[in-house]
Amino acid sequence: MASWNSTGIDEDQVLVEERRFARILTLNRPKQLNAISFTMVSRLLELFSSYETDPSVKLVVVKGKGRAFCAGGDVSAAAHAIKESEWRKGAYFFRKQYTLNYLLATSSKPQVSLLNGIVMGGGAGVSIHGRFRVATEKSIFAMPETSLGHFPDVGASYYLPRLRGFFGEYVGLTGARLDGAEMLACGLATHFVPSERLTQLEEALCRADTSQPSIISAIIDKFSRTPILHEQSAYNRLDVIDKCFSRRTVEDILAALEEEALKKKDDWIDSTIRDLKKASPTSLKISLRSIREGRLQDAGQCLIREYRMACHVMRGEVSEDFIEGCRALLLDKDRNPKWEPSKLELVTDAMVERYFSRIEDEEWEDLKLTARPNLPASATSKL
Ligand SMILES: CC(C)(COP(=O)(O)OP(=O)(O)OC[C@H]1O[C@@H](n2cnc3c(N)ncnc32)[C@H](O)[C@@H]1OP(=O)(O)O)[C@@H](O)C(=O)NCCC(=O)NCCSC(=O)/C=C/c1ccc(O)cc1
Repeated sequence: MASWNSTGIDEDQVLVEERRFARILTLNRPKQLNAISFTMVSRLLELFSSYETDPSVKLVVVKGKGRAFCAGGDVSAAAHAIKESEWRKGAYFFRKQYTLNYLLATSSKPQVSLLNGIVMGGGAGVSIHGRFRVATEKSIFAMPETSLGHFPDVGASYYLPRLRGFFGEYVGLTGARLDGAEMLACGLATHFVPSERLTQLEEALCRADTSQPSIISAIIDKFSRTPILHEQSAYNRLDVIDKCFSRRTVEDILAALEEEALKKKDDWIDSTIRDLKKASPTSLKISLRSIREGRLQDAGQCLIREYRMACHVMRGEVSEDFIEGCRALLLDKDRNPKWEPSKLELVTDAMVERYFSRIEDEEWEDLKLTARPNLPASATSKL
């Protein structure tokens, strides 16, 4: 298990290949599906910070070892820390992680992420903010936090509402899994490349002596294919998604879906309702508000808000659902979390409001992100 108070840098968790113009970073905890540890986040932050000011680095490729790109933040480490009442250590992890997300979202060096497998939670945070996201036939994307008593963070409240219509609300609230074709269709991926061509793509990228997004895009285009969106894809249900997930509250969203379900038998709607009913009611409510607020905020503002929310989640003073979610899904693995409050109607507006307020603790501070003025447009508008 990753240690929360480790300050040492274990270089093996991120492998670095130095090529003439490029750096290739490989997330290297394959047994844990490359779940992001404190060590990993610290190392990535150190590496990306140094690349930002190094003129010899033109682009950065990020990939994962084994069958996952990255299955999220190391939830088992989080669960153990919370159990020991060490929420501050969790908060410190979030500070580092969100600072990394911000650096990636505003980086002037193009990042090409090869998403050849599982991409969940924190894994999305280290890739979706980058300029190029390459999906393959093996990609599986999800933001599963509401089923864990958490909420889609790592800047998800910035990128989810920028997907077409209300698809982001659908993805963020239900934790729906998307394949590579769906990622490309909705814009989470910028390209789709068959996995067997990734090695050649990598070599071509390493020969590119440029940070010009248009040239890098053209290189990836040469290896790209147009994948087929399967008939049952959620992306073919945008009409229903927009109709239901545009509603003001989670209760209204569920009611709209249930109304649709009454009209005709529809397995997709039934499973969407089931997913929402399984999730933590508190998580659903704070997630919806977070995604809605993110529509009008930049990536930095989203991360600052998410930091407040994450600290509240870790402290558990409104609801202890995150501890319960970790217990049910990762520690005891009974997959039967007992949420408290147990129903949507028991989560009041005042309770939701608390997650968006400052933490009442003398030592606590809001996340501070260094303003990065004078960035080229290509560095700030990646979605
Ligand atoms: C669907 C998965 C991705 C694959 O399932 P599988 O193919 O049946 O594989 P396994 O579940 O057997 O996973 C292989 C190993 O990787 C481990 N693992 C697989 N994801 C993980 C993982 N995020 N962490 C820590 N071990 C893992 C998993 O526990 C297991 O370890 P072990 O039982 O020792 O063999 C499944 O592993 C899974 O649901 N993983 C969790 C996905 C997930 O919820 N991701 C996190 C989203 S939330 C997030 O990023 C926020 C994190 C957070 C961080 C800090 C905080 O303070 C607060 C929050």
